[in-house]
Amino acid sequence: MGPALRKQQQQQQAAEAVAPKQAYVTFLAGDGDYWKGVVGLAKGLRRVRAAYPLVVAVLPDVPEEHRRSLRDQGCVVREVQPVYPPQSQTQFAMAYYVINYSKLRIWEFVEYERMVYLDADMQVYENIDHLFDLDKGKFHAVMDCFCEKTWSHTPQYKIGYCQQSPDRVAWPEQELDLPPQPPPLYFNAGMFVHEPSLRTARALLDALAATPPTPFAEQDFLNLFFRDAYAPLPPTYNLVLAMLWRHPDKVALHEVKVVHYCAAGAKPWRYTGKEPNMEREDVRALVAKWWDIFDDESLDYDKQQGAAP
Ligand SMILES: O=c1ccn([C@@H]2O[C@H](COP(=O)(O)OP(=O)(O)O)[C@@H](O)[C@H]2O)c(=O)[nH]1
Ligand SMILES: OC[C@H]1O[C@H](O[C@@H]2[C@@H](O)[C@H](O)[C@@H](O)[C@H](O)[C@@H]2O)[C@H](O)[C@@H](O)[C@H]1O
Ligand SMILES: [Mn+2]
Repeated sequence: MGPALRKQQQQQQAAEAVAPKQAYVTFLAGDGDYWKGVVGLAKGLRRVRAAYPLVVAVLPDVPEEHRRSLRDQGCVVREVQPVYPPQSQTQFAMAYYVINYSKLRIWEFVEYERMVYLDADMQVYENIDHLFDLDKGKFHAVMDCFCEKTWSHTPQYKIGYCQQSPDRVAWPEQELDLPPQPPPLYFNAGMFVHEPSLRTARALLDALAATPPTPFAEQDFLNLFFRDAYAPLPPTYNLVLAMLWRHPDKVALHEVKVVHYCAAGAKPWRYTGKEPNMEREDVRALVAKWWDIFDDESLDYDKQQGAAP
């Protein structure tokens, strides 16, 4: 390594030694194919010159070969123990959601002062480092959409109400079997800014032990726990794909910084285009964008000597 590069890395290490540690963080469970999402995310963050590393909270069931692939892409791999909700007969919106409660472990990463969490099925297309400067004490995340079938168990879905377009179907205040007001603003838990703290981690786990599980698992729980701190971010920071066909007036694709491939059939690494809405031109283009990054070897960690992690 040349003297200039060594000097740059020494300066970076010196800077890191004094600056509050901040990092992006994602979550990986199981021996399936979500590790591909993490690799894509790591390369996408490097492509936009993210100033902070990507930490991956992995459950014990993530195989060593997947962990190695993540380390090879410059990720900081941290094993965490699973978190389970109280036993119940609850039907989750997706059976595998039960494991998503383990996301809560990221509050224990107290060597970091602030983290931005991103699901592994997300991709960052523009630098979002400025999210680390948002005011503290708030829970910054993007509002979700209630229009997909996954919400069919809820009163808002049944009457066609969605917080994204509250005037399209007004909340019926007179209906006796409905609460007088629409539900409080509700965020999608695929992306959020958080401040790790053992005190908060303890409070989350204690509250979880007393909270019966609900269809959207840890997303419902986090909305309950942070209901007084929630501060909505624009959809450009977490484009829930369904917004494209449910609220197209709220989406300006050229402004979108982060895409969340969370609709049925939308996981890019498994994409077939055969599921409802997956044949749309804008969805195909977003999946192709994900693959351009995933396949771009110039974005591999070992080819970017000394680049930001
Ligand atoms: O088998 C799985 C399922 C989920 N996840 C992690 O849990 C997150 C939430 O699940 P998912 O994104 O599938 O939920 P969605 O946003 O589609 O509802 C994923 O992004 C991954 O980070 C995982 O690692 N393995
Ligand atoms: O475990 C519950 C999950 O709930 C959320 O996913 C849902 C939700 O966003 C719905 O609104 C959509 O309709 C649906 O497609 C989407 O999968 C989070 O994205 C994910 O990180 C995780 O918290
Ligand atoms: Mn997701």
